[in-house]
Amino acid sequence: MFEALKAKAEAVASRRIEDLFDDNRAEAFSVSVGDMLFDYSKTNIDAETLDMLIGQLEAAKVAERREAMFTGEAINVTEGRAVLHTALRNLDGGAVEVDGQDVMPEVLETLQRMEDFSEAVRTGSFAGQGGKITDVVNIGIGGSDLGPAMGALALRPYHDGPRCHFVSNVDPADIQDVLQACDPATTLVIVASKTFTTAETMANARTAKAWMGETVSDPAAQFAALSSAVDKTSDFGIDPSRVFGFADWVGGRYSMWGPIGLSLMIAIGGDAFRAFLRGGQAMDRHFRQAEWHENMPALLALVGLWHNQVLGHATRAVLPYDNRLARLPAYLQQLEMESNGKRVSMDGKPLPYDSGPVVWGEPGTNGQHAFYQLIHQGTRVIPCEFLVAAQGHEEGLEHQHRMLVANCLAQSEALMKGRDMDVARGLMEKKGLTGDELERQASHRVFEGNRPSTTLAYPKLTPEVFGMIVALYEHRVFVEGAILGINSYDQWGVELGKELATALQPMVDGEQSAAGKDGSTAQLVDFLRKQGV
Ligand SMILES: O=P(O)(O)OC[C@H]1O[C@H](O)[C@H](O)[C@@H](O)[C@@H]1O
Repeated sequence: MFEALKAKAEAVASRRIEDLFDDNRAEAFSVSVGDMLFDYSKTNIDAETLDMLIGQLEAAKVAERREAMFTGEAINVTEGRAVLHTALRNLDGGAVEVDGQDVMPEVLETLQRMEDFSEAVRTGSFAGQGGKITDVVNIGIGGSDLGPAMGALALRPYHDGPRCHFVSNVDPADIQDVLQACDPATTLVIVASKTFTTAETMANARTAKAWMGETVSDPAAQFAALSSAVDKTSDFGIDPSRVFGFADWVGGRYSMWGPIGLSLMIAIGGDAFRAFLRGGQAMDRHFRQAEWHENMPALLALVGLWHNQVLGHATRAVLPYDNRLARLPAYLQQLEMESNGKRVSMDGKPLPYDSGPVVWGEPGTNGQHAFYQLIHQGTRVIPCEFLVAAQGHEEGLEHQHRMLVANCLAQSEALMKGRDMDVARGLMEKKGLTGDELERQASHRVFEGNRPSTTLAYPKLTPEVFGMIVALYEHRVFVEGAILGINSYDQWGVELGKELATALQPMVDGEQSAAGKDGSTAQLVDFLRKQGV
């Protein structure tokens, strides 16, 4: 399906990205939404390639699929569900129907309940048995953790509520380290789980309840629950007034806009949370209305397809020059890899091209002093996606922020331009080297360059901008998945490990022999048993 694009890629493989620049390129290969700018001019995409990529959107009928998503059709075909996280931020956008019923009244009512509860916690009218809530512990994993945890860090300058902690791992080290810093009498525990059956979350929730029960007479009174399986929350003893439900058309990794965002709302308050939703909604409107050539999520997706499926670059690095977006790469790992890491297309046939790429990254400038070496001089090309704000939040430290910005821009420039052998030789000559030694030393200092990157630039990481960024990536995943013809909204690939973990448990517990397992697994069980597991 990408044959014509692959032929085009081959035809232009040897040209230099920097040579594509004329007076117009930067502007022509950039797109804005509000004050946000996405610049993809430092890629080897030209006008013809862009038209061919846009042709893929048309061939895959992405516009129709987009409408099907926004209007509540059951596009998650393997689970028979609509995909409507956009309804959670549809603050003033009118009715959204699922099976002929407008879901907005319930969405807005739940949002109001969240705001009332969050305000009660923040002001102290809802208190712990030892006084005003000082600490909130969100227990959840995957989509019930990564979004609010990323958001609480991203929006720390807006954090004026109680301290927020996130426990996800079943490794007891995680919950132990969090709880030992909290006072049970003034802690609110939020159990966040769409299904309310996830083994890790349930184990941590029970541990937290026991911990609280040691000092507090009614531990369940300091618990809240966020779930689609509201019936299961009462078995855990959580009063319905502190249960915030959501529909099954909100995918776990798309759920931070609704009840799963409660810990973030308690941290930053209802108004800032609404601003975050407004940012998401602004991106939704843009995605739904803008022409493909001006459509930021579509273009971000097309750049991704060009690099991954067409050019074969198997990974992409997400590099926020914005330290508070430190959890964005981890968040995107779930969003992108759980959504588009599929082996078959919608009709169950093996994919004839690669599925979504490996996503990874770290904030700049830290990464520069670690793995950028490989990005600049390694043998594989890693397309890089930079993010940078014009302003930070730290008054009096603007000079440091400007250093951050200069570093970000320097990296994409260095990746594109590189440094050739002549320049490297000149550098070595200045050091007084000659002959073979000069040649040898110079070759280590060559950067091939011609490495692609994009930059997303925005004024400041406000709640609204943060909402725009998250929604931008969500829609990118949708577009990439639609072109690949896969279901981005299921996650069957996580099931097998869960089943095997359940089967292995009695062997690890020593209640059952591991003899029937493969040799390696049996050996590891035996080794760990002997070492006292
Ligand atoms: O929210 P929960 O139902 O507890 O699910 C938590 C996570 O675990 C699952 O295994 C899925 O792979 C994720 O998509 C989900 O976000």
